[in-house]
Amino acid sequence: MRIRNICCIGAGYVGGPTMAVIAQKCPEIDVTVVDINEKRIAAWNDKNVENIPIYEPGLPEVVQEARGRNLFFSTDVDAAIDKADMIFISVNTPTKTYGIGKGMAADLKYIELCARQIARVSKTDKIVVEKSTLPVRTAEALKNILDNTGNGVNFQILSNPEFLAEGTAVDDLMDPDRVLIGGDIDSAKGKEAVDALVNVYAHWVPKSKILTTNVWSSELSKLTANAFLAQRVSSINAMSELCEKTGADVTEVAKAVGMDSRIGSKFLKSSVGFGGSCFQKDILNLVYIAKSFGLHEVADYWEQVIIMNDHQKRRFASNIVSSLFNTVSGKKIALLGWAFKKDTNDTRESAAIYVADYLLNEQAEIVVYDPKVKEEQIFADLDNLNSRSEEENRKRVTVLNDPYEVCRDAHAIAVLTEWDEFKEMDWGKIYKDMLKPAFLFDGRRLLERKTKEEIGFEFYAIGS
Ligand SMILES: NC(=O)C1=CN([C@@H]2O[C@H](COP(=O)(O)OP(=O)(O)OC[C@H]3O[C@@H](n4cnc5c(N)ncnc54)[C@H](O)[C@@H]3O)[C@@H](O)[C@H]2O)C=CC1
Ligand SMILES: O=C(O)[C@H]1O[C@H](OP(=O)(O)OP(=O)(O)OC[C@H]2O[C@@H](n3ccc(=O)[nH]c3=O)[C@H](O)[C@@H]2O)[C@H](O)[C@@H](O)[C@@H]1O
Repeated sequence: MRIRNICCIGAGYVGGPTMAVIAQKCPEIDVTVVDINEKRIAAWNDKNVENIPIYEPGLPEVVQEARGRNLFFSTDVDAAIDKADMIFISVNTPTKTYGIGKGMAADLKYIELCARQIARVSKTDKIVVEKSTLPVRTAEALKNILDNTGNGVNFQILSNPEFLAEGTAVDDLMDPDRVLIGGDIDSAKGKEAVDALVNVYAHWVPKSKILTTNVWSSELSKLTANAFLAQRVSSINAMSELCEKTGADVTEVAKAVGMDSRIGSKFLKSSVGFGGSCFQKDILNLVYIAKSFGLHEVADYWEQVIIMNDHQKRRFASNIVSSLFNTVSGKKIALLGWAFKKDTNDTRESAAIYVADYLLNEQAEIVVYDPKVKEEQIFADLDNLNSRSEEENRKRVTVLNDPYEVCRDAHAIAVLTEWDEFKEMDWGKIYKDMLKPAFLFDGRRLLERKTKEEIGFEFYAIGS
């Protein structure tokens, strides 16, 4: 079966880049990305391709090539579903904030709404692809809704989790370590659906990297991959605290253990704590699933990854307070970076939010610079915590687009995102314009200690 029309529901960090690359690599397939968020769709359609809603290196070029040719962005969800042979569901699956499983389980209401809409609109057979990260066995619920509320057409459900990381999304999509496709490979129709999706990716991904499994393995592999990755960060962060007490240096330790080919060197960078929309949400979801099967030791094991991460963010912030003679009340603290990692404008669960909140609770005055995050986003992130009134946040936090202005007259600077430009700044000038003693807290192991100490900074880096 050849796919001619693809619809993707959800024009976010996954739907947008993934579909742009599919469209670029498969010029004979029409790809329509739909979303209920009109502002987001308008931004994807902005004449100036630099204004697309997601900042990802290399993405504007891909969008420029395919948009209007065979890549379309629209708010007409029904029309795109109707036309498609294959529908990707790429909507958000946040942690539930209410009811059973509050604070742990994935909220599947957006997924269910999509399923009901697909069932209502479809008049021809469709392949429905789970692109969102979902709890294991969600495909069963999807199938149930589609078959019981549909118009008698045949639905095949595939799981095709996405492994791209933000900031490197285009490279990850162009040259993935693997593409995972779960389907009902024991039935003829299931096999046909799997083959159809394999053929889409085979336009640019070698067949040897396209892995097919049963649906449940595919769904669970995605949660497992994120849990393992986050676990490595929490493991090295646990060591960072021990390094600070013992005179060991976490960068040296990471290098020494990472050279063991069984361990490997990636994802061993100590930091102020991992952020991003997925690690925490997916591990909490895993913990919830394990608990729901009565697997309490399994649940506790993975929950510790989150506990360690929360500890790391808190301990970084509390170290700022204790270093500044146990009070930051009324003191200006400059935060360099707000995004959860470099090369993205995404701030979801960014460690910076929690560090800022901690310092605001200690009555600090916060000034923030991030090269890609807008002021309104920073305030929205703080307001969402409900720690204080919106007026109070605006009174005590200032966002500027000049890093030197942000650091002027500050008592301390905290580096919270590893943007390359922070390495190149004129640290001598920054030091001169600060209050003394001038404290510099590196939450990313980005800056060189020796040169900063020579300038005169009281320098603290996580893990040494
Ligand atoms: N952000 C990332 O790097 C990765 C995310 N994922 C997973 O992919 C999924 C999507 O994540 P993001 O793209 O980051 O989310 P996002 O929040 O950026 O995008 C989701 C979009 O879906 C839209 N939407 C929700 N319900 C809709 C409906 N009924 N009809 C039409 N549009 C609807 C929203 O308006 C939003 O624009 C999540 O399950 C996430 O866990 C997986 C791998 C990487
Ligand atoms: O499911 C998802 O959403 C995605 O989650 C992560 O991707 P992402 O969150 O975009 O970015 P990462 O590079 O994994 O970084 C996550 C966080 O961990 C931190 N991190 C990462 C690596 C490291 O060594 N140290 C460290 O502190 C980063 O600074 C960042 O805050 C995974 O890497 C992707 O494979 C996955 O598809």
